[in-house]
Amino acid sequence: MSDSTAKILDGKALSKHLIGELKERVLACVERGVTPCLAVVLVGEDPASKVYVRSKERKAAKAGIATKDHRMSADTSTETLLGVIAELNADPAVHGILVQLPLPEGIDEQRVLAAVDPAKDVDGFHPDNLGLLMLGRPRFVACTPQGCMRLLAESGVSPEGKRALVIGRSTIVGKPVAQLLVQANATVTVAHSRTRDLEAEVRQADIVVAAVGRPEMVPGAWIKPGAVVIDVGINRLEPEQPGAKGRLVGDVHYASAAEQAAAITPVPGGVGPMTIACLLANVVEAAERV
Ligand SMILES: Nc1nc(=O)c2c([nH]1)NC[C@@H]1CN(c3ccc(C(=O)N[C@@H](CCC(=O)O)C(=O)O)cc3)C=[N+]21
Ligand SMILES: [Mg+2]
Repeated sequence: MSDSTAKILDGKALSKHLIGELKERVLACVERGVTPCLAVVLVGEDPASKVYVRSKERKAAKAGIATKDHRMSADTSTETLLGVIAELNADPAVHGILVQLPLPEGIDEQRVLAAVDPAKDVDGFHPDNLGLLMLGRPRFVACTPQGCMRLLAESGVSPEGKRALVIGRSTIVGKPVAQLLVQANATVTVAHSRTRDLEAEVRQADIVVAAVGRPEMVPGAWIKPGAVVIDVGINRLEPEQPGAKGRLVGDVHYASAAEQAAAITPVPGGVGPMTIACLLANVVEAAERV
C-alpha cells in the first residue's frame, strides 16, 4: 500500500512563517525599550557549527533580534569559558545564551551548560529546564525537539494513542522529544545503538523520529504505510567529485520512505530550519519575561 503521495512537511516554509510572526512580538519588546538579544558562544573551528551560527544570525536579523558573537579558540579552558558565561549571565542586554555544541575535547560540557542562567537558557539544556520538562512544566524546551513537534502538528496526525518511535537517546534531541511525545499521549519507544531489532520497531511505528546521525540508516521499506516520519539527521555525504560539496541526507532514506509515509520531513528543509525558528522564539520569550 504505497502510493508516494506523502505530504512534505516543509520546515523551511513553516520556519519563515514562524519567524515572520515573531517580528510583532519583537517590536512590542522594542517599544518597551528591550531589544531581544541572543549571545552565541562558539569555541573552536568546527565548520558545521560555523555554518549553523551564520544561518541563525541571518534569521535573527530578519526577526529584529540582535545577536552577540563570542568566538573563542579551541584551546580555551573550562574556567575561561565559565568566566564568559558569568559575564553574559550578568549582562541585562542579553536575554538568551547559546553555547554551540559540541565543545572541543577537554572542556567540561556539563559544567558549562549548568553555568548558564536557566532564565537565559534558550537551548533548554540546563538541568533545571530539562527537569521542568520531565515534570510536565516546561520553561525552555530544546529547539530541535520543539521543531519536531511543530512539524508533526503540520502533518495533521494527532500523536494521541499512537505508537511513536524515537531513534536516538541524546540529551539534546532523543530524550526530550520522547518526553514531549509522552506528554502528547503517544506510546513511546526509544531505540538506540543497542536495540536488538530496529526494523521490527520501525515497522510498528505510527510516528518515527530519527535522530542518530547516520546517513539513510532507515530504509523506506521499514516505514509503516501511513506513518509520519520526522527526520532529524543532517548528514553530509562525501562529494562525488573532489572539491565539490557533498549532498545532505537524513537518517531515513527519503525517496523510498516518501512512498510509504503519510507525511515526511525533507533534508535539507525540514527539521533544521525549524530548530532555528524555535531558538528565536525562545529568545523572544526570554525577552518578554524581562
Ligand atoms: N547549543 C546548540 N544548539 C543547537 O541547536 C545546535 C548546536 N548547539 N550545535 C549544532 C546543532 C545543529 N543545529 C542545526 C540547526 C539548523 C540546521 C539547518 O538549518 N540546516 C539546514 C541545512 C544547512 C546546510 O545546508 O548545511 C536544513 O536542514 O535545511 C542545521 C543544524 C543546531 N545545533
Ligand atoms: Mg502515501
